[in-house]
Amino acid sequence: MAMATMMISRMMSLSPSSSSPASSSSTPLASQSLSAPSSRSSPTNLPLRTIPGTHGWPLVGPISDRLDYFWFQGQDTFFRSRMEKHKSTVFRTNVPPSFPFFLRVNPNVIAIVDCKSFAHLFDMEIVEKKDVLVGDFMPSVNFTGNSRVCAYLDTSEPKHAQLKNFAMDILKRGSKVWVTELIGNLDKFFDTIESDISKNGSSTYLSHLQKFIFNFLCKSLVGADPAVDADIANSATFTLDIWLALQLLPTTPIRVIQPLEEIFLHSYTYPFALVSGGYQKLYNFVEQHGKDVVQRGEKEFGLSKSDSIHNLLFVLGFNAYGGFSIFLPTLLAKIASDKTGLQARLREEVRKTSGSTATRLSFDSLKDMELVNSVVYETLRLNPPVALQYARARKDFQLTSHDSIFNIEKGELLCGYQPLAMRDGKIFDDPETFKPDRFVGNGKDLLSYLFWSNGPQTGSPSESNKQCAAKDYVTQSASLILARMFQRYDSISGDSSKITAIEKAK
Ligand code: HEM
Repeated sequence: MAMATMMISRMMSLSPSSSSPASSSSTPLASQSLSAPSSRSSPTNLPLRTIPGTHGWPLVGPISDRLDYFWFQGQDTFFRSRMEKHKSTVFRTNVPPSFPFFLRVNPNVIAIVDCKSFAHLFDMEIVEKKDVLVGDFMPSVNFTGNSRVCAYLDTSEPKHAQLKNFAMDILKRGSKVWVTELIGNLDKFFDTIESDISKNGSSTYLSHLQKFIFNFLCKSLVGADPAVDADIANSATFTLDIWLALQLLPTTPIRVIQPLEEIFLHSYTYPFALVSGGYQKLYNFVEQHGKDVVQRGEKEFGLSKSDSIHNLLFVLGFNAYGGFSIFLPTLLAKIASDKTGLQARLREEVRKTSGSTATRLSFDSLKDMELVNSVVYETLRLNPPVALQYARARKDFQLTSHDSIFNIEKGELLCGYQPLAMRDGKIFDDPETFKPDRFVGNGKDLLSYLFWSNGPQTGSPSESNKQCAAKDYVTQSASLILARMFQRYDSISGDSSKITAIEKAK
């Protein structure tokens, strides 16, 4: 279990820690007037530049880059060092998986690591997103019932609209119980932490957190209570951790047990058979207890029953459970380890707007919690839970960075590394620093440059784009978690795996 959890928490890579910003500039755009990012607002006076970098010799280039990426440098240094070497935020490189057992995967990409270039990845007229969720490599469709689920479909495929609308409908339907389920299950999570601390002096919370995430999402998205099936209640999070890890291992840096990782974890794909029993139990559970949602998929969105269930499971297990399992430990760690007085400021804002533990929270309560919301946005900026976004050029086009224009050819794979793009010094003042108030007041203008959801935070997910269907649910849920935390506690101490002390609200 610990192994699976570790794989998941690293599956799309956590926060970078080293220093230099994506682009340094003495005058960030943040202090100038800002307009929404657009891939087509190219000033004509920028120089046309050949994309620097190389894919190297066949086989040798990809293997050398793979070893740097997974072993010698790690993901963050891999992208930073190449950006510095080429003095460019757009460059050619290879990303794993690659030779010897991934013969049909092409590791050649054009890396993009500044905010302005990154915005091209959202322009569905110039890029396509077919089967590139995690790069040129695509996990076997056996993991999703032999069906290509929503996240792998391009917007030009008619089924994308059907499935995206289904996902947004699930959320809309779930919104009626979302806050109640979130707060109810969060309270159980906090009760467990309190009991662990009183028994053992601290609480190693990841497995408790994953239970909370799964239970609240299952009730909200599937309309089913895991408690009605003891087997699901006990084993669902373990099954999902393994299911996620098996799909993502070939692309996931771990950097704990090299060279064994290179030999055993990054050299071939693992078969679905290893998790098929557990996945089938989840399928049966959704079929039996999520009938209303599954039938909506069939009747309102023209899906087959099995497509409805496999897509529901992907949204629940991969998008939602996977995403929150990476994001929430980072958020909790940020708050629980803070020594700057941020907790006192958050507590004051929450209590001023929402009173004590007895006051019911709602999405509306968040309107007056500017600092709480800003802390959530700033955590997502510095630690985007999905670090890499890929897109393939739909046609030849010109990509504009802050200082150059590059010719991109139809079919080339663009690989956006978000942790660097979100530290772009031309957009964000003091980009490496966690500034809790960054998005307060006029700082809200910067939301059009916050890209964790595969689109600007000011954008709207729709059938015509590939932005996360739950863009607002994710940020609002995180804000509600912080609000509830400071309704219950005066202070909380810990890190991304342990809570060591809590002081109840007086
Ligand atoms: C912290 C939690 C979450 C994170 C970090 C996250 C992140 C993302 C990202 C980055 C993408 C775009 C991937 C790409 O194309 O490169 C995406 C897509 C998607 N997400 Fe989320 N997500 C989260 C939660 C959720 C939830 C709760 C749902 C529930 C409905 C959801 C549904 C989707 C769907 C359906 C797509 C595919 C959109 C499309 O194909 O047009 N996500 N998510």
